[in-house]
Amino acid sequence: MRKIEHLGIAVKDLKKSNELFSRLFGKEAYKEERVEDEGVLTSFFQVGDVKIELLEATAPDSPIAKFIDKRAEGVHHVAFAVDDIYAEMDRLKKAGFEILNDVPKKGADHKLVVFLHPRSTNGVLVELCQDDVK
Ligand SMILES: C[C@@H](C(=O)O)C(=O)SCCNC(=O)CCNC(=O)[C@H](O)C(C)(C)COP(=O)(O)OP(=O)(O)OC[C@H]1O[C@@H](n2cnc3c(N)ncnc32)[C@H](O)[C@@H]1OP(=O)(O)O
Ligand SMILES: [Co+2]
Repeated sequence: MRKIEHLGIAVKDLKKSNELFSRLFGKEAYKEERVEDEGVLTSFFQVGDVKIELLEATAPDSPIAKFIDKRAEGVHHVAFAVDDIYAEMDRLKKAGFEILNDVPKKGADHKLVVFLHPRSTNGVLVELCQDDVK
């Protein structure tokens, strides 16, 4: 794992949170992107060499909707950049972690992503992401 690629923050209202985080960082989100398969509408802020991903649910069964129902708005996941996602999946599986996806899926902002179940990572939802070169 090379570095933290982004922090995911679950929000109820992306428009309002974009305003809030724009004020916090002193700059606008550099993009918004809908990821239909995850049931999310995202926006991204660049802060140094780390990104902040805001996530609003687009469906009631979205992981973000469930998370906010059960808990509250707030930090939802930590995403780590990896060079070879298949090799990392293999390594982590052998090390006893529970990987939620058999194969990487298309994430936001040109990434291939997989998630580790928070019950195998001390309650922290971990995302791995690799640049999608296509
Ligand atoms: C666009 C992309 C990108 O960056 O490119 C994204 O980030 S998409 C980001 C959105 N997509 C995802 O999150 C996909 C991966 N996530 C999932 O598959 C799911 O959200 C799970 C992590 C498996 C949780 O699913 P679900 O809530 O249905 O399971 P569950 O109700 O059985 O919950 C199991 C336990 O996990 C906890 N739990 C749920 N979400 C959690 C989170 N984000 N961090 C820490 N714990 C979490 C619940 O509170 C519960 O704890 P207790 O057992 O203590 O009650
Ligand atoms: Co993410």
